[in-house]
Amino acid sequence: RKKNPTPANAQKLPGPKGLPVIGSVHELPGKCSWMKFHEWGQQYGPIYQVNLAGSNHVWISSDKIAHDLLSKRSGIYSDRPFIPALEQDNRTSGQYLPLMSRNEKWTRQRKFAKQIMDNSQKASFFNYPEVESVRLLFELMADPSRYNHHLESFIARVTSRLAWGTSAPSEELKQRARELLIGVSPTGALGNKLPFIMSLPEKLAAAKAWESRRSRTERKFFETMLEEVAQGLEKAPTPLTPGVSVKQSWTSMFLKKRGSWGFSSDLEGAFAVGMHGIAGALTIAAPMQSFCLALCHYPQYQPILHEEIDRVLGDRMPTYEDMPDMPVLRAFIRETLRWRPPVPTGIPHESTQDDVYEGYFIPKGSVMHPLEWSISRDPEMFPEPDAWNPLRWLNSNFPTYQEPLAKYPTITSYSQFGYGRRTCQGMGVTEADLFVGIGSIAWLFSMETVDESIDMSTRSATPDEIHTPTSDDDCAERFDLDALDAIQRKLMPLSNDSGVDLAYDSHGANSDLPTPPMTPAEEKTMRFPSGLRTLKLVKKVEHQRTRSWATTPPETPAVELPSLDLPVPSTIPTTGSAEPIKSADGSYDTDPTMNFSTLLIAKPLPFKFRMQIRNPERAEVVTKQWTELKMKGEFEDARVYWKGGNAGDAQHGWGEVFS
Ligand code: HEM
Repeated sequence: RKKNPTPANAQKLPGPKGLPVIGSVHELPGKCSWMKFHEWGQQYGPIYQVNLAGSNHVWISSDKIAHDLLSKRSGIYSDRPFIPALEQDNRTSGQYLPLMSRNEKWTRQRKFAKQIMDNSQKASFFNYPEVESVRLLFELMADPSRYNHHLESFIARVTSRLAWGTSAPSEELKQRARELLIGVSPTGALGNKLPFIMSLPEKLAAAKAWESRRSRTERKFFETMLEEVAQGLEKAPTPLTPGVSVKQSWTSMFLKKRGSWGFSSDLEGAFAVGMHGIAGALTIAAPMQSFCLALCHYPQYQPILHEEIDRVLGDRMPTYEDMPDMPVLRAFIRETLRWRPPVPTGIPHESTQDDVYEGYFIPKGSVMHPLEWSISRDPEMFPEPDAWNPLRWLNSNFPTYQEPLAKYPTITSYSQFGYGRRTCQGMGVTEADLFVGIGSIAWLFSMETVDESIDMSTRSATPDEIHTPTSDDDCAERFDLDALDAIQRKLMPLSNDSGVDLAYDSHGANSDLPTPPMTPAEEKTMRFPSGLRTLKLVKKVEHQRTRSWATTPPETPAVELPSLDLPVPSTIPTTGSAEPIKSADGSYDTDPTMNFSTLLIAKPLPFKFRMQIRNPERAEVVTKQWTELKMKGEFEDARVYWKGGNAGDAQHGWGEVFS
């Protein structure tokens, strides 16, 4: 304040007064801190400032103001704040593009990022989302109770393939992302709350030692991955080299034009790729998890999505190329991102010059936060902002409606991905992953709350009635799919001399019913294109018996389905306008849709719900495709990179994490 006295022609921004030294730190809740910033926004207006332990933080709850400052005046609002808990200075180290100052390294890495993103997008992300969505559906069928884990694995596997051409590092990548997230979150590493500990010797500061090991492990991992791809490329200089296959990846793109990116070393390239891996590893899983919440709590919209899926896709799974034909699916995705923003606080910019906006003074060095939670809830743009209503993107009566529906709704350029020169580089990948991933889930499954007496869409349930999750294992109620366990059991390999024979029973549903005998005519043998391996598909004839899995979607309130001519008619009911439930202590724990983790990414915690297979033939399609891809070696298991297991040794390995 002394350095930046308010000029005579301007006034101070409004905001909470706070205490000497610590400012308003003590007023922030441990969880859902963005709700406090949202509340302050309602009290002080769409732009206000807060002193947090001596730093001036400016919070913006309006898209227009965020654009005015962060985009139109990007010359002075495009820096990043210093993060004390990291070993290397985030602004200059060249390790993490999203956290760098606007310097030479940032410029060249951003240029590199644009090229690798554009090139992979042109190649439809090498169909990695499509291949991995088969594995995702198979895993969801086999073990639905770990749905949160499977969704994260799907994203981490696609991202690993994009980064290095293999899904083997997916578990390591998730861990790298978790650890970095702790390192950068204001509510994460201790060094961010008490910066002075980072200047103590490691022996005296466990948090510093943790960070030092994290940083070493990350570097070693990125170096290892770069080396492996480089070795693969030496052996197989072209994708068609006989006997060797190197899958396309961002790393192979880097290596093929190694000298032309202007990087100071290969390590800079390894970080430029690895950082994109980390940026994609967990962020995209969050909206997939929120999508499950939304479908369960707003069941009236589910038939609309299923109608589009069945009409456009029929018995095949979605691909990236289906995007223009599926505005309803895109609307569900867009609305999910709006309703539960994965990065609710936004990623802060820092100002490099004093400025005056609308008569208010913004001192140099202010940390500028576009508060996504509030921006996505602007009632002018989003009537009934707390309701999850995908039709706001499809119904011409809503202010968010845009033509043509072949293109809109889209998540590209959405405020969720930031502003000005620092906008997110991963919008294209995010859109592809969400479209294929969420589309595949809705193609195969319907979802509903476990207890139908609870109608969350009106938010009328009392805290006691709401299922509070405790862990991944305790989460989703086993849906009526013990059948799929049976399928998995029957997928046990039966070896013979010619290769691997796999048998599965398409009638695994009712294992309690006697299995009818098979005639030879009922057995079909399928040969893989390679001709090397034989899949013996044991297909039994249809029998008059009831399956325990659902062949029809669960009952939902009557809705008028959209005609083939979109926009969707406005007669479809919309409900659920109430605010998230807040408990007496000020937390939001009683509302499962607000049960997020505490770090920078708002990841919904597991909750109980029921998934049902909509059509058993589709389950068979998935099982067959999974089997084929598995036998082609597409589904690599996650690999351990450290001596003695993930825990590793004193030098490298997984650090302790919390979420
Ligand atoms: C749901 C998914 C995602 C969300 C919500 C998201 C959100 C964001 C936000 C808010 C920013 C900061 C923008 C700003 O400062 O104005 C950002 C930056 C960035 N994101 Fe994403 N992101 C997502 C996925 C991804 C993915 C998949 C990648 C890469 C594969 C990625 C790469 C980046 C990079 C490199 C930046 C830094 C840009 C810069 O500082 O110059 N993001 N993202």
